[in-house]
Amino acid sequence: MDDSESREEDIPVAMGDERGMTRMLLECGLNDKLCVIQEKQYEVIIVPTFLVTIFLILLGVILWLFMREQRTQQQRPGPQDIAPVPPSRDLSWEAAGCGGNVALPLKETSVENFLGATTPALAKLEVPREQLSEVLEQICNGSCGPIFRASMNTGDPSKPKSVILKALKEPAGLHEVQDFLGRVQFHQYLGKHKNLVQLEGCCTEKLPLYMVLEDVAHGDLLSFLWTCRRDVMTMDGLLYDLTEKQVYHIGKQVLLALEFLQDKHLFHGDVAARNILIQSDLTAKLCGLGLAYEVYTRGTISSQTIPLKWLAPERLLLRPAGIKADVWSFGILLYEMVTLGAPPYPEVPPTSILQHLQRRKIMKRPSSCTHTMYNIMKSCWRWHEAGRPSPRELRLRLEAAVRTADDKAVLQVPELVVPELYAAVAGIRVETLFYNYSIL
Ligand SMILES: Nc1ncnc2c1ncn2[C@@H]1O[C@H](COP(=O)(O)OP(=O)(O)OP(=O)(O)O)[C@@H](O)[C@H]1O
Repeated sequence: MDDSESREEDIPVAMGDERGMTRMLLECGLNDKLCVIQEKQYEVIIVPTFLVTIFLILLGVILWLFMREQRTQQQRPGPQDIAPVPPSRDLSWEAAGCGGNVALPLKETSVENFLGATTPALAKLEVPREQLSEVLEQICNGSCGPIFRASMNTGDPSKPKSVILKALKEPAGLHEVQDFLGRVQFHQYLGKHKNLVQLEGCCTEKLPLYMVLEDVAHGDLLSFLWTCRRDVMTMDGLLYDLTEKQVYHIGKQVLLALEFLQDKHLFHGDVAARNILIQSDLTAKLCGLGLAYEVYTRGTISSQTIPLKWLAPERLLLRPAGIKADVWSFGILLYEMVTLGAPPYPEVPPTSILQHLQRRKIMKRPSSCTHTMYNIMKSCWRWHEAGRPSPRELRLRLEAAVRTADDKAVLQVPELVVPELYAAVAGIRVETLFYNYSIL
């Protein structure tokens, strides 16, 4: 091997065109080991330094992009802050590019701007405020704010119409306003069903905001059941007598409402006598659709503020729930009706209900309940959802049972209800209880 070969082998970089290197090599002897070391140092130090520098620059750029994105998200209302508004049938809403959601541009963050931007979507529902002539009474405080009974002009002065106004409590922030409008549009999305409380319109062009609902004048079923215990025969055309047949009749209507929700991939989440309104002909209407709205917007129920004794095991265990959880609660509703509004599991403290059910214990048959009805209740209280009937299957069972049901014997419970006591045993906040009962 000659010198030139060995030099090419030992010092391959010598062929490179870097001027500093060439000069260095020219100053070196062929056998100068120090030059080889210096050359290798060049290879070992400069190239990695170059690569590390590139890497650091890239890292810096990525970090900068990441922080910029974070900052933008903090300025923008987060997904949980935006009331997802149901897909509207109003094409102009979709054409506005909202895709069923109220997506605010960054600058439009004030309530006024927001209302201005969203009113067109709700214009079809808008009720002129002058038409709402007189607030007759405050019924209660609902989850969003006070609920009033008011009189609405129909155009014919001799025929004012009584309506329910659900107001958004004030002061309200952007989040509450978005949520309230979402609820209004949810009602609109649901459409009409004779066993759901009907939306008549809304006042949403400025604060205060109102949802206008049909007035189901006789109020909630629980108050009705309690009144049936009293020596009251009839009031405003409503007969305060309940037979087994009527229990099935009311139950069937609730199931029709649940079937309607199920068809829309929803469930109610709080089926109970307190959330059913009745008319004088015993038409039942499901109200309290706040949780169904949550199911609609989030796919699930996040808040667990529902009285525990009405909840299915999967709800108590905070597992995903669906319409079969409503079926469980429907069983409790049957119990409520047949006992004229007794609190469920009277011997079990509300906080012990899960342990009670985990021991596979269910309520005993009330003395006023037929075996047929108790069998239906028991089918609702099967631990596993799959074992419970669907609302439709239940309705068919009720329709079969009603044919042989007693239409004569009036259900009777001699003890009157003390609302405070009831609230404690049922695990309900007394202030959420009942306005129609106490005024009698
Ligand atoms: N359309 C109506 N007709 C008569 N009374 C009503 C009507 N809507 C509500 N109420 C009365 O107001 C009470 C509370 O109603 P509801 O549960 O719908 O309100 P909420 O607290 O706003 O519930 P949610 O947030 O679940 O919609 C009912 O129990 C009933 O007494």
